[in-house]
Amino acid sequence: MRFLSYVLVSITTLCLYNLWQKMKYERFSMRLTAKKLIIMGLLIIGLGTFFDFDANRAERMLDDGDEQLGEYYGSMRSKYIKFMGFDYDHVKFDEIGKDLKADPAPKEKSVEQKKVELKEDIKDDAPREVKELVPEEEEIEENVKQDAAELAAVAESMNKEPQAAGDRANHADLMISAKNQPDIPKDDPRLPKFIVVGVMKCGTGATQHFLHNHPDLQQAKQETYFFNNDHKYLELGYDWYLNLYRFPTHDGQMNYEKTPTYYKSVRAQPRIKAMNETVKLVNIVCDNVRRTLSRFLHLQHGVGIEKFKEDKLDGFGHTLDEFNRNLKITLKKFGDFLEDVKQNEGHGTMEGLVNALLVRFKRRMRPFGIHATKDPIELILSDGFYAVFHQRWMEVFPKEQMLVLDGSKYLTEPWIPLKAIQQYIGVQEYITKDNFMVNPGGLPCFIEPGKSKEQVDCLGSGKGRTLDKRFHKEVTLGLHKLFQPFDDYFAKKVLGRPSFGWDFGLDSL
Ligand SMILES: Nc1ncnc2c1ncn2[C@@H]1O[C@H](COP(=O)(O)OS(=O)(=O)O)[C@@H](OP(=O)(O)O)[C@H]1O
Repeated sequence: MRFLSYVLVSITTLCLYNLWQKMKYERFSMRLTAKKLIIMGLLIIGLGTFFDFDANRAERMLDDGDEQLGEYYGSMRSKYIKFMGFDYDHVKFDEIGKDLKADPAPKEKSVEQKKVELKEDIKDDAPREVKELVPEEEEIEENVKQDAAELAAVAESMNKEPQAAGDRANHADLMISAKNQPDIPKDDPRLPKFIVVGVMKCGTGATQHFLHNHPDLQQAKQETYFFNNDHKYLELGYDWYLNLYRFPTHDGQMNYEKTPTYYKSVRAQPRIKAMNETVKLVNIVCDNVRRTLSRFLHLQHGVGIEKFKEDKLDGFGHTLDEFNRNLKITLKKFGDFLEDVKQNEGHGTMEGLVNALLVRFKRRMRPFGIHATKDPIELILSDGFYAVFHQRWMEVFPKEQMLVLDGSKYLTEPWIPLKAIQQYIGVQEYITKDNFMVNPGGLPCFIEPGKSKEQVDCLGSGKGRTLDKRFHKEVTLGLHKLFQPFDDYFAKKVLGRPSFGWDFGLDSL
């Protein structure tokens, strides 16, 4: 196939050359002269360089059709961006946010005023189910507990500053191996065969909701937060964990779970590996700008229905307008901070920055640790540095063991990521395009086989909050500027793709 790709490009080039000859001299000859060969060679190199021609990509395009064409479009887009002078290795992070105009500081509001504004902000939201709000609360609680334990260990090791980056990088592994491990009932048929490890707000719920219809798959009764929680893992142990699963009902049926915060855990990886060395992992990433908005709306809604305390929104803003204002301030500070890390810890390159952030992630230092990062918005933003977290997983698992998917596709063509998952985990492709109904402007819903389009199964009304909301123009641009170098780096370096082409909010500017 690779050879075929080269032959195709050569033939096209030859035809173009002959056409040009015909137009110029009104004559046509297929004879291969030395001059023709040289010009053809130059054309191939020129076109190849300009279009970033890659035989593997052409091969995949031929194999996979639409999706790869989309990818190729992404490559052209990133060529254009580079041509216009945007190159992630030369991104000056401290420039991010500099062009955002500062708003006058808002006057301090009373709690009553905040409540009125909050009600106004979410007045169009339909009532939400409470179930989906539990994870966020649990996660934060867990992080606080875990950070306390981890900080104690880090403090101890800080007395002896690690000499090399490698020492620091291994710090978290050492901490994990020093702890007692629970007994693992390796033969229990309830153990999961694959795990969806993240990312929060990227469509993990949609994945589970749709896979639920697959006869050969059986999901855990809830998001477990088992491998990233010391109390659950070390004290409640596998008895507790396995109780969250049913026994498979037939041969070949697989159990699985999804916990959308595993991807940003520093200790889940060796624990999962200890359970099953060949377990398959799925990570669903998505447009970081939409993800940031989704995280805020989730919190805001929780406060709106009094599930979370009012002060949970203090660091973010009580309304979307306030969140926009605070984001502007954070973007400026965060850009300066990242540039500083890039220059002082990352040798001034993007690769160096990602490596430096990995070290910081393992040590729960800003911008990752709840205690080390004073600005909660920064915490939400840094959750989107997928390349950093991915590197941690790749230290423990080979790359074939993790499937990374673009969750943005769930909004329009959910069958594409679902097909990839079914293929990857090795079950029959039972869920296909025919199972979906996509409402224009709405979210795709599932049509069960044999049922009519009137009986579609949609996700709860707690999903889809970002459909009709956007950040202010400047904030949208500032966020894209922050994330694009990270996203492109991840796409290119880790997935061998030119870019994801994420553009949430840019179409309406
Ligand atoms: N088909 C379909 N149905 C429902 N929701 C869909 C679908 N496809 C994508 N999405 C988007 O998924 C976003 C929520 O992601 P998660 O399920 O990962 O969130 S969570 O972390 O489990 O809370 C959720 O984000 P919000 O828009 O903020 O609600 C949805 O936009």
